[in-house]
Formats: sequence, structure tokens, C-alpha cells
Amino acid sequence: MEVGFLGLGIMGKAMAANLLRHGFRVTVWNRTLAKCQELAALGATVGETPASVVSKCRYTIAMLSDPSAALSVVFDKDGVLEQIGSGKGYVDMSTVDAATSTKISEAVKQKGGAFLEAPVSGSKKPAEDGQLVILAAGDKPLYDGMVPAFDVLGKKSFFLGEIGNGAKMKLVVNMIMGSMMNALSEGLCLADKSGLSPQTLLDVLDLGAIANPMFKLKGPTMLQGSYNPAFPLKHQQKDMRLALALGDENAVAMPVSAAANEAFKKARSLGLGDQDFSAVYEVVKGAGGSGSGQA
Ligand SMILES: NC(=O)C1=CN([C@@H]2O[C@H](COP(=O)(O)OP(=O)(O)OC[C@H]3O[C@@H](n4cnc5c(N)ncnc54)[C@H](OP(=O)(O)O)[C@@H]3O)[C@@H](O)[C@H]2O)C=CC1
Ligand SMILES: O=CCCC(=O)O
Repeated sequence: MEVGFLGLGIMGKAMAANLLRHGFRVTVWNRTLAKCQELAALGATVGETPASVVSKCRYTIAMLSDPSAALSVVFDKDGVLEQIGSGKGYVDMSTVDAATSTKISEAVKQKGGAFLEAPVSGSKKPAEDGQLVILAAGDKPLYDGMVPAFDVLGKKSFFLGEIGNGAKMKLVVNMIMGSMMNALSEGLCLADKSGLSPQTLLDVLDLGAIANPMFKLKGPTMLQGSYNPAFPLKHQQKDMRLALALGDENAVAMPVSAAANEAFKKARSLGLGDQDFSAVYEVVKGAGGSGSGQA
């Protein structure tokens, strides 16, 4: 099977490499073209524009940072829309809001193409290992056509019905995750300030009813102050913002998430946006970051 792949960031690079490892023919494109070289060394063909990738491939996947990137790659010059059409499918796996996804879906369909949104749960390591959870919605025949690729990329795929449902599910999941990360950060601080060992707290948590892979993975690195990005904090804050907007639309009060979003925003203002989202611990500790940029 041949697929196009647009966006070779932390996730896209791992996912495209995984497809290549499993015998897929992959044509890649990235805004910063130099990032394509690593994939070319693994056997990928490099496309010069999103349009040229779509023109070559029946199926094209995108994994881009945010709504503005997702829209730009479709609607701008040399974008997906210039070559999408009958018999071609476009699959956006980025985390965006339902409005962005709907806009892309309508434009692709108007050109005669098929569209699927398919955001994922799981971070860098699950992407490398083909252990993502795929939250798809939109064109069912395209979903069926993508199953061989989804089986390589993920451990489980859900088809959630109409466009927007995949985006919404992903935002709800990440809203919970961001709130949990803040709760863990506060717990580690509270343990420390009240004379307990934060490491012992992690050990206790791991044996009880709220044990989870995220606390187990991130807790020890947070205690070391190590925030090598698997899931960049700026993307987690984007997801909190989009989830809160979904809450607004549906009149759902989300005070816990709103507070968590403030902590992520503060972390961004301290220059921590490109660090792992667990760096919000630095804000909760009151230590702040070393940089001053707006990531
Ligand atoms: N990292 C994670 O753990 C997870 C991330 N996600 C979601 O997946 C998506 C990608 O995440 P991740 O790989 O971590 O992000 P990265 O920041 O590592 O990569 C972002 C990608 O988007 C591209 N991009 C950004 N802006 C534009 C633009 N205006 N036009 C074209 N391309 C653009 C970047 O290109 P360039 O290289 O040129 O900057 C890069 O390829 C996000 O929506 C994120 O929320 C979902 C699950 C887990
Ligand atoms: O969007 C990022 C999700 C990260 C994860 O599920 O571990």
C-alpha cells in the first residue's frame, strides 16, 4: 500500500517510519524540508509540496501541530485541495477542533475526495511501537481502506461516526490528561513541602486505584527536572484551550480544566512550550522556567 505523509514532527516522523518498517511505500513532505532526509534514508520518497504528495498517492495522512497548520496545508498554495479528487482519501490525524475538521472535510468532499479525521491517543513511544489508539470519524469507506495502515500505527481503532466526533473525543481525553498532570504536580509539591518523599508518593500511587501509565512514566522524570519533549507543552495547552471551547459550546462547567489551562499558559509564558507537558510541574513548584519566549 502506498501512502503520503504530511508533517514529520515528533509523531509524524515516528508514524511514517513505522509504516516504512512494515513495507508501506511512503511519500513524505514536511514544511521544513530538511526533516524529510531521515525518512528518505529509511526508504521514503520525498514530495516537494502537499499537492505533489496527494497527486502521487491514493491515501494521504497528515500529522500537524494545530488547527492553523492543518488548514494551511489544505487550503494554501500547493496545498492538498489542489490535487484531491475522486478516488483519493485525505486522513488528518492531527489534534484539532471539530470546526477545523468540518471545514477541511467539506472542502475535500466538494472536490470529490474522501476525508477522515483520525486523531490519536498515545505519545512518541506508542507511535514508534505502533501502539496508538486511533479515534476516527467521517468517511466510512475511507476508514475501511485505511485499516491496514491503522493496524500498523495503532493497537486499536475506533470509528466514531460523523465528522467532529473523533476531534471531540480526542479533546475530552486530553482535557482529562492535562488536569491529571496538574493534580500529579500539586501532589508531588505537597508531598515534598509537607516533609514526605515524592518518590515514595509515586510508589504509593502506583500500587493503588489511581495507578496509571502516565504517572508511572512521567513521575520519575519530573522529579529529575527532565522534560525532554514527547508531548510538547504548547500542544497540551492548545488541547486544553480547544476542550474548554467545546465546554463553552455545550454549557459544561469545567473549573478544574480551566485552572489546569492557566498553569499550562503560565508555563508557555515562561518559555516552557517546547518542553514536555510535564514541565507544568515547574510552574506548580513556583520555580518558573529559564527562558522567556512565547512558544
Ligand atoms: N507528541 C505527542 O505526544 C502527541 C501529539 N499529538 C498531536 O499530533 C500533532 C503533532 O504533534 P507533534 O508531532 O508532537 O508536534 P511537533 O511540534 O513535533 O510537529 C508539528 C508538525 O507540524 C508542522 N507544522 C507546524 N506548523 C505548520 C504550518 N503552518 N504549515 C505546515 N506544517 C506545519 C511542523 O513542521 P516543521 O517541522 O516545519 O515545524 C511539524 O511537522 C499535534 O496536533 C499534537 O497535538 C497527538 C498525540 C500525541
Ligand atoms: O495528544 C497527546 C497525547 C499523549 C498521550 O496520550 O500520551
